[in-house]
Amino acid sequence: MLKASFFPCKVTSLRFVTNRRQNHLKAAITKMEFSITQPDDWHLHLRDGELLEAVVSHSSNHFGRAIIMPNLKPPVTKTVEAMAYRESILKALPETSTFTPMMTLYLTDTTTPHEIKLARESGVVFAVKLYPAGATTNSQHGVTDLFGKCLPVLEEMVQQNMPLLVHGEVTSPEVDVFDREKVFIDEVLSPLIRKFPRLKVVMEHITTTDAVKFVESCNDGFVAATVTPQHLALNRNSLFQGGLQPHSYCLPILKRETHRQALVSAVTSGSKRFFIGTDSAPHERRNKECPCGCAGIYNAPVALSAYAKVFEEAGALDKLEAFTSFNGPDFYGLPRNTSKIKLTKTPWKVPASYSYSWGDIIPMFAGETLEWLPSPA
Ligand SMILES: NC(=O)N[C@@H](CC(=O)O)C(=O)O
Ligand SMILES: [Zn+2]
Ligand SMILES: [Zn+2]
Repeated sequence: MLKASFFPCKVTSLRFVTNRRQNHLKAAITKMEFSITQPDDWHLHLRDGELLEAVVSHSSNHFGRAIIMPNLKPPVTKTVEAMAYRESILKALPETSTFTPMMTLYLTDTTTPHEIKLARESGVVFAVKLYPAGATTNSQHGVTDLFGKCLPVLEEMVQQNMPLLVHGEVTSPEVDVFDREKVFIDEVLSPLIRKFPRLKVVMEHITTTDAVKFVESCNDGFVAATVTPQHLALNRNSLFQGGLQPHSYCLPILKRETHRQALVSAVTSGSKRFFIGTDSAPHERRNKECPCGCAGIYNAPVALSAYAKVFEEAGALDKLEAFTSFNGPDFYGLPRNTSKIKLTKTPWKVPASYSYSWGDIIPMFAGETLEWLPSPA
C-alpha cells in the first residue's frame, strides 16, 4: 500500500515573525507563510472499510473536525448506526490524531421524530441530511416527498435545534441538469424555509448565483451554505477539457464561469453565511473511469491549497480564515478550534494517484503543482 504522504514537500524556512496578527495576515499576502486557526470540514465523505482507511488521514491531517456524510451502503439512518460508524472512523485514524468526526443521519420517508431525539441525546450526531431520492451517489433511499412525509420530523428538528443539511437539487428528469439547483430553491427550499423559519438549514455544495442570492436573502443565523474547492476553482469547461474528464464529474455538476465568479465573490465577501465544506467524495478509479461513472471528486489532499489559491487570486487571503475556521463553528454553535495550521507558499506536486492493493483513487488536480502547502503550525 502506498503511504499517502500528506506533506510531500519540506517546508522551507521562510518564516515571517510578527507579534501583531493584522500585520501578520497582511504580510502573508506578499510573504510566503501564514498561520490560521485549524479549519474544520463541514461536508465530508469518508466511506467505510478499505476506502475509509485509505482516505481518513488526508482529512485528519488538516482538519480539526468534520461533518461526516451518511450516504453509505446501506445508509446511516439511525443514531445507533451513526455511533457504530463513528467508532469505525476513530479506529481508522492515525494513533495520535485528535480529529473529531461529527455524525449525521440520512433522512428517509420513514425517519421518526423519536430518532431525532435519540440523535440529539447521543451527543455525537450533529445534523440530518436530506438527499432527494435519486439526486446523487447513494441517494436511492432518500426522501421522495419532503412535505408529504417529513413534517413531524422537521418540527422535531426545530425543537431540538438540529440542522438540516440539504443536497439542493430536484430530480425530475425533465429539468435540465444545470438548472436543478435553481429549481430546487424555488420549489423546495423557499417553501420549506417559509414553513419552518426557525429550522437551521445548510445548503450544501452550492454552485450557482441563484443559491448565493437565496442564502443572502434568508434570516441571519438560520440558513448558510458550504462551498467546495471544485466549484470555486473550476467551471464546466473542465468537464470537457481535451476530452471527457470523469475526475471533474461531481454533483451538483460544475456550472458556467459566471456562477463560479459569484461563488468566489460570496466566500471572499466576509459574509458569515458561507463556509468550507469540501465534499471530498472518493470513488475507486475503476468506478469513475467506466461507461457509467460515479459522481464525486476526491479533494481532501488538495482542498486547503485549492481554497487558498482561490482566495489569493481574489486578493482576499485575509478572508480565508473566517471561511475555513470561524463561520462553520459559529453557525453550528460550537467553539472554534484553538490549534493552528500553517500555509506556506511552497510548490508541491499532487500525486497522480493514491494506489492500494485493491485499486487507485485519483485526487483533484492529480499530477499538478499547487502552492500553499498546509502543515501543523
Ligand atoms: N458530490 C458528489 O458528486 N458525490 C457525493 C454525494 C454528494 O455529495 O452529492 C458522493 O457521495 O460521492
Ligand atoms: Zn450532495
Ligand atoms: Zn457530498
